[in-house]
Amino acid sequence: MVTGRNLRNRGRRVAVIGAGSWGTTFAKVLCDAGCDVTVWARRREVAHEIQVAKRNTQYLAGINLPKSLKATDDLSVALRGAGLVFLAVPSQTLRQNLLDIEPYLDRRSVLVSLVKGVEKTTTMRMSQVMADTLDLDPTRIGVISGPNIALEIAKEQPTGGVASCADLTVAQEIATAASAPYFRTYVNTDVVGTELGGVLKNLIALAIGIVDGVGYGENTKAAIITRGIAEMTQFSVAHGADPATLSGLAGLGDLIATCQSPLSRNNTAGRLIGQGYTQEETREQMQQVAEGITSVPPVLELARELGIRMPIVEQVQMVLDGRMAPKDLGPHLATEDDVPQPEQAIPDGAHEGTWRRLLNRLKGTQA
Ligand SMILES: NC(=O)C1=CN([C@@H]2O[C@H](COP(=O)(O)OP(=O)(O)OC[C@H]3O[C@@H](n4cnc5c(N)ncnc54)[C@H](O)[C@@H]3O)[C@@H](O)[C@H]2O)C=CC1
Ligand SMILES: O=C(CO)COP(=O)(O)O
Repeated sequence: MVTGRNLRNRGRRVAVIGAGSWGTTFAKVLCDAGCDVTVWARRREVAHEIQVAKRNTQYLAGINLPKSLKATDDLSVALRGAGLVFLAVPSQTLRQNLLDIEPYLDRRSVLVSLVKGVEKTTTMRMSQVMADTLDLDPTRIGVISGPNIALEIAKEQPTGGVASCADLTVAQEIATAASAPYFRTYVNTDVVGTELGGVLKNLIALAIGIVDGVGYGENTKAAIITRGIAEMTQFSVAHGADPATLSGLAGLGDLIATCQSPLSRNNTAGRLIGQGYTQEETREQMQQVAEGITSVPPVLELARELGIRMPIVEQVQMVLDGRMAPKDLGPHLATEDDVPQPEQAIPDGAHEGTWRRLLNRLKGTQA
C-alpha cells in the first residue's frame, strides 16, 4: 500500500542491528513505514531464514515479514548507506556491538537505541554507552521507547512510541522513519526520561510478576503500579528527566503494558520467581532477554548515590537474592512507619524541572 508516509521514506536506507523479537518486529515497522531496511542477525541461519523465507520462527512464530525486508549476518552489508541505525541487542552486549559496527558506520549516521536496560559494570544508560564508546555528538544519538510488546506489534495491533533526541529535528526524522499505519511515533527531546522509563518499568514489572506468582490479586498489583510510577518518576527527575515524560507512553504507558502482559519477559521472570524458582532457575527457563533482572543492582546503586529510596525495587532485589520471601513483597506489607506518611502520589520536587523548563522557555521567547 502506498501512503504519504511511505513516500516520505522512499529511498531511506536504514539498518537494524539485532534480529531477536524486537529487532525483527521493528524492522517490519520500518519496512511498513516505507524505508529500505536491512536487519543484521548474529547467527547466519536467522539471517538466512529472514532473507529467504521472510520468517523468524524462533522469535516471531507465525509472523510473515515484509517481502522487502533484507537480512544479513555481515555488518558491512547491513550498514552500507544507512543514515539511521537502530540498535536492538541486549544491554550487556551493546558496548561490544558498537565497537563491531564502528568501522562500517557513516560519520553522519544517527544511532537509535531500542534497548531497555543499563550497563551493569558502569551503571550507564544506553545513550551514555553510545556516547562513551563511539564519542558521538548528542545530535547523533536517539532513543525509541513506549508500550511495545513485540509480538502484538508484529501482528499489527496499533500502538505508539516516543522518538527522543537532544535535537528535535533529528527526533522528528527518526519518528518519520518509524511511523507505520499501526505504529504512531511521537517526539521529545528528553532522552534521559524516555530511556529511564523503559529501564525502570521492567523492575516494577518484575515485582508485579512476583506477586502474581504468589497469587495476590488486583489490589496488590494496583498499589505496586501506582507506587511504582512514583518511584520511577522520582528517580528519573533526579537524573534530569522531565516528569511529563514519565506520565507519557515511555513511562506510564510502557509500565501498564509490561505489568499487564503475559507476553512480557520481565513479568514472566517475576512470576517464576514468585512461584519459588531461584534466579538461576528462572534465567535457565527464560529463552529471551529479561533486562530487569540485570538492571536491578545498577539502578539501586544509582539511587543510593543520589540518596533516593526505591522501596519496591529494593524489595525485588531482596527477593532475587533470596533475602525476602516473595509473599512479603508489597509496598504496604513491609512498611514500619512510626508516623503514617502522606501518600505523595507525585513525589516532592518532581515537578520542579517542569516549572524550570517552562520558565526557560518563556525567557527564550522574550529574548
Ligand atoms: N521484545 C520486546 O517486546 C521489546 C524489547 N525491547 C528491548 O529490546 C532489546 C532486545 O530485546 P529482544 O529483541 O526482545 O530480545 P530477544 O531475547 O528476543 O533477542 C535478543 C537478540 O540479541 C541477540 N544477541 C544475543 N547476544 C548477542 C551479542 N553478543 N551480540 C549481538 N546480538 C546478540 C540474540 O541472538 C537475539 O537475536 C532489550 O533491551 C529489550 O528490553 C524493547 C521493546 C520491546
Ligand atoms: O519493553 C517491552 C514492552 O514495551 C517488552 O517488555 P519485556 O522485555 O518484559 O518483554
